[in-house]
Amino acid sequence: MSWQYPYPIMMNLANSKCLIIGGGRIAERKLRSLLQAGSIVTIVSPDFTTGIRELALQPNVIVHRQSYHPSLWKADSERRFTLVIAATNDAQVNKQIARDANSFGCLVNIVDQPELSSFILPSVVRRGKLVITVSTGGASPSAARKIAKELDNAYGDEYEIYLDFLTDTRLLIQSRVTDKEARQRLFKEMLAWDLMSYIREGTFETWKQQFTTALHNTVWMQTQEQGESELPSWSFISEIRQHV
Ligand SMILES: C[C@@]1(CC(=O)O)C2=NC(=C\c3[nH]c(c(CCC(=O)O)c3CC(=O)O)Cc3[nH]c(c(CC(=O)O)c3CCC(=O)O)/C=C3\N/C(=C\2)[C@@H](CCC(=O)O)[C@]3(C)CC(=O)O)/[C@H]1CCC(=O)O
Ligand SMILES: NC(=O)c1ccc[n+]([C@@H]2O[C@H](COP(=O)([O-])OP(=O)(O)OC[C@H]3O[C@@H](n4cnc5c(N)ncnc54)[C@H](O)[C@@H]3O)[C@@H](O)[C@H]2O)c1
Repeated sequence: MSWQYPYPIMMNLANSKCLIIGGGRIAERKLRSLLQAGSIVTIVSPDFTTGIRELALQPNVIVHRQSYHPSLWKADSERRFTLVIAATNDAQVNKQIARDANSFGCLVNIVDQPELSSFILPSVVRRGKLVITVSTGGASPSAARKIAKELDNAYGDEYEIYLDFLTDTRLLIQSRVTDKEARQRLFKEMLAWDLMSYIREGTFETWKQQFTTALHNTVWMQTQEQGESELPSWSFISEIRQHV
């Protein structure tokens, strides 16, 4: 498989079944990220790191203390793994897992052979709903990590607050403004406000309270059907005082 033009996706793994083979440091890293995503993970290895053993106390981790064997798939015929990760230190075993996973129609990540993988993992920076991922398509995982670290420094916690505000306001507008074009214009115009400096200055909460009151007082928020009387707009925004 060529990694010339990978297709980036964001996946919902909540309650989905995933499989990791291997019990070392790399398996532990992948286990942590799958659990964070809410998946139910089966992990198979003759031995495990202390970290994996601790994580295995959770009900959403199923442990098989054994070497990989293809019968694993037969015993689990009911179970379709959404994602499979081969993280053993045995290149031949990892290769066989790639073959078997493909034959069962599962997406597979082989930690030492990106060319056999149907997906690879990027380096990740999270700020609440904001997720920034960096991949080099396997060319240099450390470079991906270094660039992600730079982004980690550049995008602070204020982005979490900012994104939460944008989501709440967007949902509110979606529920009240029926005209699609008007909605999209409102969403686009919101991005021009310099909320990031209010968040950094500590004046955002006051601004938000005044914004919410002013928003609810507009005629267009109070009427379900927008007539020609008042077109939805942010005309009130310049009147909000940022400081108490
Ligand atoms: C981003 C991250 C995500 C994660 O793992 O979750 C990730 N590797 C990370 C770290 C890391 N990996 C390696 C080192 C040691 C230094 C070095 O060698 O550079 C370090 C540093 C460390 O561990 O600190 C070595 C390494 N990695 C791979 C091979 C095999 C090969 O290249 O053939 C070897 C050689 C092994 C050997 O020589 O034995 C393969 C892959 N590693 C990938 C992802 C995928 C490509 C990502 C991309 O390029 O976009 C891919 C293809 C498959 C996959 O794993 O999905 C995570 C950073 C997490 C973070 O942000 O903290
Ligand atoms: N993708 C990455 O980010 C990355 C980073 C560094 C290294 N690697 C590669 O990942 C591999 C794993 O690295 P590690 O540091 O976790 O190694 P490790 O030696 O700490 O762990 C390997 C684990 O695989 C298990 N294992 C071996 N054979 C098995 C089998 N037949 N069935 C089930 N489990 C088996 C071992 O018992 C052990 O728990 C290395 O070979 C290395 O090449 C990948």
